[in-house]
Amino acid sequence: MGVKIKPLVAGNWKMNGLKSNLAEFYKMRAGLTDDLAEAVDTMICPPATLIAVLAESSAGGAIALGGQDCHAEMSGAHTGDISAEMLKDAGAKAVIVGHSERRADHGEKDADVNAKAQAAWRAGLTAIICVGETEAERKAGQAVGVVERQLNGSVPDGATAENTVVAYEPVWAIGTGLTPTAGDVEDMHKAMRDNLVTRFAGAGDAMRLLYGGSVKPANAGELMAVANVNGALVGGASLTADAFLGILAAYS
Ligand SMILES: O=C(CO)COP(=O)(O)O
Repeated sequence: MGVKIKPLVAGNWKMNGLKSNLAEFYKMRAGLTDDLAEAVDTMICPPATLIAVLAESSAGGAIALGGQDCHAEMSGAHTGDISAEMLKDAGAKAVIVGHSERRADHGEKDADVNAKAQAAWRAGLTAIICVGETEAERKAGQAVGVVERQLNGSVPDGATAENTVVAYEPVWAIGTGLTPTAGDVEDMHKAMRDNLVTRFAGAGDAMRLLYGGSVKPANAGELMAVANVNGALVGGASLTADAFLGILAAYS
């Protein structure tokens, strides 16, 4: 136990971002010092429409690009969907799968998320697999059980520290300004680590476990210092350079 893990801070822009307002991305890139890039891996997951635009204009930059979802199939008659291979082709290195907004808005189940994670691997992308309980589940004392069930169902056999990142995002903390206590995050991340080590041995020990849900510059230091928290998945605060760089400063 206790391997050294390079943290990852990934920004999920969700359904935000137009070609005309990419200045914040370039400001982030400019603010990412060599020391910071040494200490923490950085990624932005813009809407799919912007991946190729950003990949072409920031080739070689320290900010990697990721998608927000992918279809499980490589290609075919799936109007409106995007395959992992297409994201890779556009310049993505990773893709978020199983975000709670996809689970809620599109009825995605663990089996769907599992298939999407395997699609990501097939395309050579890292799967950022999201899990997290609802407020009712936490109040009922079921948070750890729910997250373990999601992990068991959503993380495919064959996961490694290179092809998989797990993000714990309590649904009630997303976009609300609420966060679990550092103690609750510690307990959950310990439970996730134990679950992944049981299944994947050393790979589970080395896998990055991100916390997501109302991460801001003001709370990033405390949250990122929690044992088994190896970075953050950031929504709202990843839309502006000042806030995103303020979160990255937790690693400076
Ligand atoms: O859903 C999230 C990232 O995927 C978190 O969103 P917020 O940081 O806006 O709470």
